[in-house]
Amino acid sequence: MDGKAGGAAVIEVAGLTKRYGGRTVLDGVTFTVGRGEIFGLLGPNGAGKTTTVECAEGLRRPDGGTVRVLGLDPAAGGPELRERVGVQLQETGLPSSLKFGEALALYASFYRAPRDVRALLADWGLEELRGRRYGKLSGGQKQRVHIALALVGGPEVVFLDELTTGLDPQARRATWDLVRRVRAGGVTVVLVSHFMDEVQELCDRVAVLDGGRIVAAGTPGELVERAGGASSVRFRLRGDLDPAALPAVLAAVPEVTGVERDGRAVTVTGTGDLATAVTAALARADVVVADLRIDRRTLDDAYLALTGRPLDDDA
Ligand SMILES: Nc1ncnc2c1ncn2[C@@H]1O[C@H](COP(=O)(O)OP(=O)(O)OP(=O)(O)O)[C@@H](O)[C@H]1O
Repeated sequence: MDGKAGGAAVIEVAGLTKRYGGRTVLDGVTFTVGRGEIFGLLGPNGAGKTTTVECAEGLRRPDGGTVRVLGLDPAAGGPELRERVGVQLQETGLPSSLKFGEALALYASFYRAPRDVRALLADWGLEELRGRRYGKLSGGQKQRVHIALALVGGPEVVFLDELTTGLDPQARRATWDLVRRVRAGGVTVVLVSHFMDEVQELCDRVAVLDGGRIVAAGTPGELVERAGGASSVRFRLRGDLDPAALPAVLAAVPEVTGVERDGRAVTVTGTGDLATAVTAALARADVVVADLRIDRRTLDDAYLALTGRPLDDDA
């Protein structure tokens, strides 16, 4: 399943290239998004995430490659895609004096078959914000408004870009719940992010973009695994076992790739469900251990291994 969508492809991007003034910012980007997925585009500032999404939204014209959204070419600019795709508004997109209810009604008027505005407000717990001016909303409220506006046309696919930047932890979690509810409603979600926790929490599959190229794609778990070892398990040997006998105890465990000893302190490294495999093997051999610690690799580690630098290093 290496980087391939599970369900029918809703978005197919193949060999996408884009240049600005002779500088190549997308260099053969290829990925697919399956129906009903939450798909993450992850990468540092300037990696090309927004350009990729804007090509899929039809806001930018590729210089090479193909982009299909719901089987249609976004660059052709036909009205059908506009009806079926939801695009999240950026922060500056609405006049601050506009009331939210008015904005929603205005947006609904752009579509042939919009969602029922009252039902949408009720669904999203936004009724009390209806008469509130956009400029008076908090960051978290604005994000709920932006998501509601992206959904008012009843889209099949929605693009959400840097959804939780600037929000406090509670508002971020609330926004994640909203994204899950969007997907539960049958909408495919493409999420642009440079937050690992967000991607790990929300996304079924992720493409990591770096310097205009996809450097890895798969489920967050697959990326962690592929980036070299999932975890390590550390413990201290108790009882009478000679530490030198330990490698033999663990030799038959396929998940184990290394055993290091420092006196009676042991570090076992490996892949897959290492902790379960190691503790089961120790129990079978009647080896008693103490101070057991499991260090799981995260998507942060995977990203570092894939790109050679941490995600928040924008230098
Ligand atoms: N209209 C433009 N003209 C010239 N260069 C541009 C234009 N838009 C983007 N770029 C450049 O293209 C590269 C990719 O930008 P893009 O916004 O797609 O990256 P990104 O991954 O979305 O980054 P960020 O997280 O900062 O939004 C950057 O180097 C950017 O400076």
